[in-house]
Amino acid sequence: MQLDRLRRFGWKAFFMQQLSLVEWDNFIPARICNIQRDRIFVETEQGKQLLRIGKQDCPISAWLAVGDWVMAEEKEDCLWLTRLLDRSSLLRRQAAGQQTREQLLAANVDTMLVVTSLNQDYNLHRLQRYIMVAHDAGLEPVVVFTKADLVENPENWVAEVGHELNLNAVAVNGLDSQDVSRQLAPWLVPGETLVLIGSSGVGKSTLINAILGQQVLDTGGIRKNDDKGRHTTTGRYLLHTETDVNIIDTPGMREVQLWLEEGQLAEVFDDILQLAKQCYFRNCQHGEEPGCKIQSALETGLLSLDRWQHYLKLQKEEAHHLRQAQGIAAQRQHFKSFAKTVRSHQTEKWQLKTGKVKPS
Ligand SMILES: Nc1nc2c(ncn2[C@@H]2O[C@H](COP(=O)(O)OP(=O)(O)OP(=O)(O)O)[C@@H](O)[C@H]2O)c(=O)[nH]1
Ligand SMILES: [Zn+2]
Repeated sequence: MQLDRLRRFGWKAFFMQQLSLVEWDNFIPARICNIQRDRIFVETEQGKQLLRIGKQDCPISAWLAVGDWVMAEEKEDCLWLTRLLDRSSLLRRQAAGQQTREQLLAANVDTMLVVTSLNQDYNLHRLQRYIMVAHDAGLEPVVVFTKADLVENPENWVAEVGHELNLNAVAVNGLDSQDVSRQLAPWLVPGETLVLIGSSGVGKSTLINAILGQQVLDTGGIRKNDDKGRHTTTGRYLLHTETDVNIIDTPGMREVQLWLEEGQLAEVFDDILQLAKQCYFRNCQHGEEPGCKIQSALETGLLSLDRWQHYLKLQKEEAHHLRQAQGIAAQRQHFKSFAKTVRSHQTEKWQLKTGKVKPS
């Protein structure tokens, strides 16, 4: 069997080594390139085909991702999934607040471009968190500064990231396709697969268009007509360039910042949340109020001032992004549910202490 086409789509020895001779003789390898609500498309040596998976009792996104390699059987003019191959990397999203809901975003990715713009978006702490996501997924992160044309000395930022985070970084003008190709050349390798993450508006779509060498994605929040077979950003796609680079673009990647911060703030600062729950007043602002456990922890050194300030900063950022991405209504809901958790905890404490039932 020839695999020239599939190699360009990312087929590697790592996948080949998982096959038995029987599998190799009877089934064909295929890479998932597009997942729609209930339809899966794959790239095979022959071209793009529909993949059937049989009836499943859980959502596709819970067990298959764009980028996955599968083995499939040709039966009755259709392709049927026979086996999912082990992944070399996997990006997943843990839906906040629910124990088991996990959404797979992208599989078998080689490089993650962490995109941040040089005019307003740059923030070292946030960058660090994106890099955590990359490492979690088993990916090599590369920091890409966009909008280099709008600042005086883009190389200063590149140097800072190199120095502070010990990572590869480049600064590009995303509107200049040649500049993008030149600067990203080390990672735009035929057969490799990339994903891009970064806040809304930093220029991810612009960058993808520049890499593809054509306007495939809508940019600047402007929806173009879809009549020329353009991808809209609602689908989950593996895009393939003329130079055989693969880019996975999914809406989940676009929300990555949100789920990252929602989940991680609570996780990373659990000690602070636990302290805050014990404050005497339920609406304690952790300032001058009597019975504030945060203040007393700061006094005794149980909580360092540095850590507290870092938390406040991230919390402010989180609120900012929530506001931006979800609108004020969703933000209110978020704080309401946090306040409710604290309140119910305090009510319980009060009831335990007084033996009375508090009117709600
Ligand atoms: N001057 C300049 N403008 C840029 C650059 N990159 C992107 N832009 C502009 O920034 C705006 C946002 O770019 P997008 O590519 O839509 O940003 P995005 O990250 O895809 O945003 P979402 O789709 O919301 O995630 C657009 O108006 C782009 O033209 C750049 O390098 N230089
Ligand atoms: Zn307090």
